[in-house]
Amino acid sequence: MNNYVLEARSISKSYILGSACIEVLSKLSVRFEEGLFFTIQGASGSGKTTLLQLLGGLEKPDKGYILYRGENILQLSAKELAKWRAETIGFVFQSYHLLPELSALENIELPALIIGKGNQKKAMELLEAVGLEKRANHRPNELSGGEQQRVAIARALRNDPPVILADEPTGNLDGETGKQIIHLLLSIQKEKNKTLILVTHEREIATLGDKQLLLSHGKITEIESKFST
Ligand SMILES: Nc1ncnc2c1ncn2[C@@H]1O[C@H](COP(=O)(O)OP(=O)(O)OP(=O)(O)O)[C@@H](O)[C@H]1O
Repeated sequence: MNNYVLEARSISKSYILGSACIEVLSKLSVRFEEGLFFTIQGASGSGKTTLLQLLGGLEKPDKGYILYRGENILQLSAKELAKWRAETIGFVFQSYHLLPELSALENIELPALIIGKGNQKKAMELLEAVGLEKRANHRPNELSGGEQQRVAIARALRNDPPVILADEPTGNLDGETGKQIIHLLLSIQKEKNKTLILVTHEREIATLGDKQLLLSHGKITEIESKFST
């Protein structure tokens, strides 16, 4: 048994645009070890978001496999896949994706309700962990961008998933707030031994990764590792 929590094996993904077929990912293979922090860089349009969506089971590749602890998730039924996703993956997006009509606390509670394990006390503990205990009843439009992203991080952690996929989580934030969000994500990742896979355009953030990956021409290469000899 290896310690890879997530793996893409020879995946390809194309999009049809009009009469053109654009191959975004081409026989790409990559493996993610448990408890490490991975950063993914790549030019705009290189397929970073597409890759995260495939790894998180939001989309399916045209070819290849996505393995979670050695099991191919593409074999799961739609219902099983939704359950797997809710229990296994925490998503953090650039634009937060909070539900505007729900309070901060209710947004955090949502993933637990989906798998029938609601417990507002736990949601409140997470709100405290991200420093927003006083904003429990505030709706997203009453919170700053950085605060909304903190709520989104708490939501991503609600079901205690082993993997967090973060797509440009600081993209809409000023430099200082962005740094705070990265440090929050990293402290949680280290403390709880999560696998964090983070897409970023910012070199300063990318260099924090235990392993730095580059997506280019449909393939992934490792450009730096803190474990290299
Ligand atoms: N649903 C879709 N339908 C058609 N084309 C798509 C779709 N999603 C992505 N693409 C195309 O696939 C390519 C990769 O997109 P993707 O969003 O994965 O890139 P990215 O590296 O995340 O880009 P950015 O850094 O600008 O966010 C782009 O050319 C995009 O236009």
